[in-house]
Amino acid sequence: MGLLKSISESSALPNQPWNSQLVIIVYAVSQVIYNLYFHPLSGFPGSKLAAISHIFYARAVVGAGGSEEHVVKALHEKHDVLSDVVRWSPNELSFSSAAAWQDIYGTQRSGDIFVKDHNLKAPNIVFEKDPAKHLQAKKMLSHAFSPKALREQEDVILKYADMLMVAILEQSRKGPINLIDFYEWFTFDVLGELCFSEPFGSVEARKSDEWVATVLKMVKFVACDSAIYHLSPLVEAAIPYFMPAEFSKGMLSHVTQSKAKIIKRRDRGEKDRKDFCSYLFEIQKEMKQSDWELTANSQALIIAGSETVATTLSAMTHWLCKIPRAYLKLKEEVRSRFNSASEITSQSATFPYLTAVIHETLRIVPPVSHATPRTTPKGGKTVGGVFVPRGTSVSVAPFATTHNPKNFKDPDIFRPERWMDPKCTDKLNASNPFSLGPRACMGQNMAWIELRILAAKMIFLFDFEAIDKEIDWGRDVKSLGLWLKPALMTVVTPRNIPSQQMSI
Ligand code: HEM
Repeated sequence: MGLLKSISESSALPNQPWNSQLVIIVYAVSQVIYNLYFHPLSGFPGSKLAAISHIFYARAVVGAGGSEEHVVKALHEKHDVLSDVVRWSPNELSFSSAAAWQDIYGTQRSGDIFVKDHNLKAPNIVFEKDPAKHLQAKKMLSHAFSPKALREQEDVILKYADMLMVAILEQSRKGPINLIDFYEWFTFDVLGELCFSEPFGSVEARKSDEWVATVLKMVKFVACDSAIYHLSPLVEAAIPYFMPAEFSKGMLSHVTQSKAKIIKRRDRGEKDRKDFCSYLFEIQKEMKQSDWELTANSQALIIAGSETVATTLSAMTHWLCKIPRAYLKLKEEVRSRFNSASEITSQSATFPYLTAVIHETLRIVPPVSHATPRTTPKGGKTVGGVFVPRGTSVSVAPFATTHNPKNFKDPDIFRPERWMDPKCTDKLNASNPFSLGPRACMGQNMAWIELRILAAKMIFLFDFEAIDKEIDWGRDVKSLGLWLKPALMTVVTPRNIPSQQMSI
């Protein structure tokens, strides 16, 4: 420090501009030396570039069109030492063990909580950092996911599932269809109805809603923005000034529209069935939130609840097409248990192999692809068997963890049987697609209802075959805030069964 001080004082001398350059160089070099050799995380393995700058992190998140999960997985594979942990930016550690899930995200005593660590400017229920504020909101919102609410929601899910089956039947007569679109229409329509009591109308119109398309673009923008913030908060703050006018106008119009949508819902008042907005209005009143905060909450629920389920359905279809043995076994199970598609509900579609297929899909393509970081509390904590100093950003890398051969044998192979075999030695608790502890997914029961119903109806009613046999979602799918899925062009053929059995 003394050296830096004297250099910086000397840089104030007139007519010596090279002095200020020297200060910058000495500062940068001392930072590099500090980060490599004296930083509290200097003993952790990882890339040298990650240790000295945020370039590695930013490149992982947005580089090559989005590849965080693959870059982090490769880093873990390269440094397979010290309890599956790597340093992937100067102050961030990534873990890939089952124990780390529990240590970071599991329930802790109040002083020991690992709080959420991110730089989003529009906090919502999903990203809220303050544990007390989060708990207050969660208590009110949890009524939306009670067993009674879920029973009512299932009627909505069944209605849209049946509409979707009709849409698939009609469209597939014209030729191969991209099933990803259909699954997205379904999940966003369901969420629109459950959140605003007003669907987006995509399944009916057979096309994506403009609002939905913009919201998905914004998720990608937020991922890029966060990577830039890591590199330089100053540059990130300047982004609005350099953004193309068309883009910023589009974003502004989207948020204004979103706010108008929720205000319109508020003006309609309450009806018989409470929707998510009913609870968001209570949260707004109790927590004295602005209409913008209310809007952010509604957007968060829509994104959290739709894209994730659509990804799982798409991934499941991909893997079933790719692994005929699993597809055949699932067909035999589902088709032997039902006489008609109308018998399919979340309670009737609970067969062991179907359940195992869903677990395996959530493992091989964890729908939340990116790390969800937390900060270690005062005094530091042991994570996955190693001590981590206070104030460190820590996370479990979902993809690297479920593709770690120490956790799952042949991790890149889609094998639902691993979830049914009592002798299986895989560490099944290393797959936590819904996270765990106090910030675990609030909508996981609802997600399971959607997945069971959709998977069973698809298998019961149709035969399907992917056109592109070469594509491999374990290898080719990228992510940027959410999975960037390649088209899932599929030949869908209705089964040759009596029409009363087809009846939905
Ligand atoms: C396959 C489907 C789903 C997966 C894999 C999934 C996964 C997750 C994960 C990993 C988190 C924690 C994120 C973090 O720690 O930052 C989360 C949070 C959340 N999810 Fe889901 N989710 C799914 C479906 C849903 C559905 C259908 C809803 C319903 C709207 C929903 C609502 C939420 C909410 C409200 C939170 C925030 C919980 C909190 O902070 O207390 N999710 N989800």
